[in-house]
Amino acid sequence: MDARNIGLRNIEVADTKICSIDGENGKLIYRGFDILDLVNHSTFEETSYLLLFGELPSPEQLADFGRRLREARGIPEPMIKNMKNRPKRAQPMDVLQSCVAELADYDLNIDDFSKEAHTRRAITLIAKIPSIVAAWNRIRTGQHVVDPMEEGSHAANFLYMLRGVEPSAEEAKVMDICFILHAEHSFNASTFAAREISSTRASMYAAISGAVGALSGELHGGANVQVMKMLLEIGDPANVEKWVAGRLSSGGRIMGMGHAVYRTTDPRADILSRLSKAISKEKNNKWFEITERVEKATKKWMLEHKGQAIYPNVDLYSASIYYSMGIPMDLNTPIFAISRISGWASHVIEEKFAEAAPKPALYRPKAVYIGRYCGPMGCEYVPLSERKQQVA
Ligand SMILES: CC(=O)SCCNC(=O)CCNC(=O)[C@H](O)C(C)(C)COP(=O)(O)OP(=O)(O)OC[C@H]1O[C@@H](n2cnc3c(N)ncnc32)[C@H](O)[C@@H]1OP(=O)(O)O
Ligand SMILES: O=C([O-])CC(=O)C(=O)O
Repeated sequence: MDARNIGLRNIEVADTKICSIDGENGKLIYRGFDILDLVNHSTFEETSYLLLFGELPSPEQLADFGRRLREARGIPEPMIKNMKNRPKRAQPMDVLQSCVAELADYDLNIDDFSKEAHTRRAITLIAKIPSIVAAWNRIRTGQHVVDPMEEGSHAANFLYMLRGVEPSAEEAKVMDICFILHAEHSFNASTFAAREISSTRASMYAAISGAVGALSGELHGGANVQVMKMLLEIGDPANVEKWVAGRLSSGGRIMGMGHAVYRTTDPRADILSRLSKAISKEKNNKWFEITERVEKATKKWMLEHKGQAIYPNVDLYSASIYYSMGIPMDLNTPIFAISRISGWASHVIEEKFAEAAPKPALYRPKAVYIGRYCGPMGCEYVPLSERKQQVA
């Protein structure tokens, strides 16, 4: 096949009104609004509304949306019981993936295929995913599950359910910004997975649990865990250049660097870098300095050895922010999911209810069949008893 299309690069598969990315100039737009404006003026709740409904809400609409989210925060008791029966070593993303699928059991009417029912499911998932992530962390560490706050923002509630104490307004704000930044990114691998699953007419829960699985991989959302592992392994700012050169010259990748679409710095990484710098200063730690040196050393090495720099993506600076907030490293990717559910759900609804032609169809790409042993066609079937072991 044409190498330019490997990994579906450069292939247009659908129209979308949800998000636009300018990879050359580092611009990210949700429903027509620049991510920078949303970070400066909006909240995660308002951004989620925008993604789901296509417009900024009025004060009444936002208040109603916030109320619906708060009311849906609780996790069904049997789900908590099931979580308690899991081995403590279960990975948070695996627990989240199965809990999302399990939420289908509690849907008011799973046979309701209307847009309203899908919007209700989207709100349920946005509200409950943070509760599931927090509950699992508490269960695996032998602590009691904390009931959701009746009031309080989405970000504050997550931190409260995770720690059992209310966060400061500053910490809740940092989390809120991280949520806004991670909420949507067009046809990334996990969103594509959600849309592909939806295209079969599978349920929203099936689509979102598939998306959680796709996000967990280290080339996608899972990179933010690997970034923190890298920072810990490097350990000291003075070790960065040698570590990076060693990793790259042995053919390894630097996690949090490079992107399938951006050919410059990811605009989210710019904002996260400033947040990471501020939080490192406040906590008097080295994680921002190490991260920044990783960015510079990787750019330099790539330029010198490959003739082309690579740039930081959203996962590079988020790792040190969460670590500095005392959040366990393996929750980095679940936190990404807590936010990205807004984008995923919006895409599932667009996939199922797009009004304009061309309407989405069942995804079914074409593969190039290449024969392995005997050429593409005409193989003779040899009975098992007469077969010799194939030499690979
Ligand atoms: C939320 C997100 O999903 S953001 C991405 C999170 N993932 C990561 O941070 C993992 C590290 N990064 C990567 O693996 C890659 O940059 C990807 C998978 C994200 C994008 O990969 P691609 O689309 O292949 O990037 P691109 O086409 O720009 O790669 C060009 C070259 O740079 C190399 N390259 C890209 N990223 C990196 C990296 N992080 N470290 C080392 N080399 C890299 C590729 O191997 C390729 O080299 P080659 O031509 O010698 O084979
Ligand atoms: O768009 C991508 O390929 C990955 C990404 O940055 C995201 O999902 O936020």
